[in-house]
Amino acid sequence: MTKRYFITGTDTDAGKTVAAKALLDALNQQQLQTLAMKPVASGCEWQQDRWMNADARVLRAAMSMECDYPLTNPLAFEPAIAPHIAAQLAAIEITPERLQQSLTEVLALQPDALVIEGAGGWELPLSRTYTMPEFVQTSGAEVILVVGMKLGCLNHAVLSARAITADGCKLAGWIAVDTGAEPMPFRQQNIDTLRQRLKAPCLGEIPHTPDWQQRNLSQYLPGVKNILLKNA
Ligand SMILES: Nc1ncnc2c1ncn2[C@@H]1O[C@H](COP(=O)(O)OP(=O)(O)OP(=O)(O)O)[C@@H](O)[C@H]1O
Ligand SMILES: C[C@H](N)[C@H](N)CCCCCC(=O)O
Ligand SMILES: [Mg+2]
Repeated sequence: MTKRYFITGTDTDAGKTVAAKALLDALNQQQLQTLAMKPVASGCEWQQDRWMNADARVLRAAMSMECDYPLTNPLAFEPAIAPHIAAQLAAIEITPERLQQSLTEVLALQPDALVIEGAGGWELPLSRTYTMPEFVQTSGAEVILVVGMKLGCLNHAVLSARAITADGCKLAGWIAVDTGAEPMPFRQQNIDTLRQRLKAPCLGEIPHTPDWQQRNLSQYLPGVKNILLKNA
């Protein structure tokens, strides 16, 4: 049975891709065979005869197994805008069947663990009638919340955690990321507050690391071993 993790964040640019790479590094370190998905991506470049997304490329470089690009990123849209609007512009309807089919195809490769990166924050519309939380509900994935450390993240983190649980999903843990977007005064006190207010465990803290794409980030997620043990 493939262990599945859905990576959401307090917002777009919270550090989901960095945290997803770190999680893949940590899972690989445990000798697990890993695959990753960015099921819906907006903000893509035309390369090798298709729209390709930078997040999907990072995830593909970090996962230990290989698969064709469309399995990682079945829905890729050029403009860096809300995905349901990008889909509408491309005259494509993002449906539960489409995403479920992609997930089934990836699971057929039988990875030990699958890391799925969302887009934006938790409450992401995918069409007028379908949302990312609805996909997560049916995916069998536990959720990991990435908190981009900046002023305002306490509110975003607590509300996101509450919504994830209210939507019937399991919050397996959270990860603090120093994205470097802005300085964070009293950072440690904010982390302490999050540890106290969020019911799930902190899996680790990823410091600002300019060359993060080239580095193995597994050391920053010591808590991953615990969630693996819990579900062993
Ligand atoms: N720990 C870090 N060290 C250095 N740069 C970071 C770190 N975390 C995030 N960044 C940078 O901050 C930006 C936002 O991070 P990231 O792309 O991971 O966000 P995201 O939540 O995945 O956004 P999206 O919603 O677009 O997928 C990126 O330019 C990334 O390189
Ligand atoms: C293009 C951007 N980097 C993300 N991939 C998409 C962010 C969507 C946010 C939607 C919203 O909540 O307003
Ligand atoms: Mg990303």
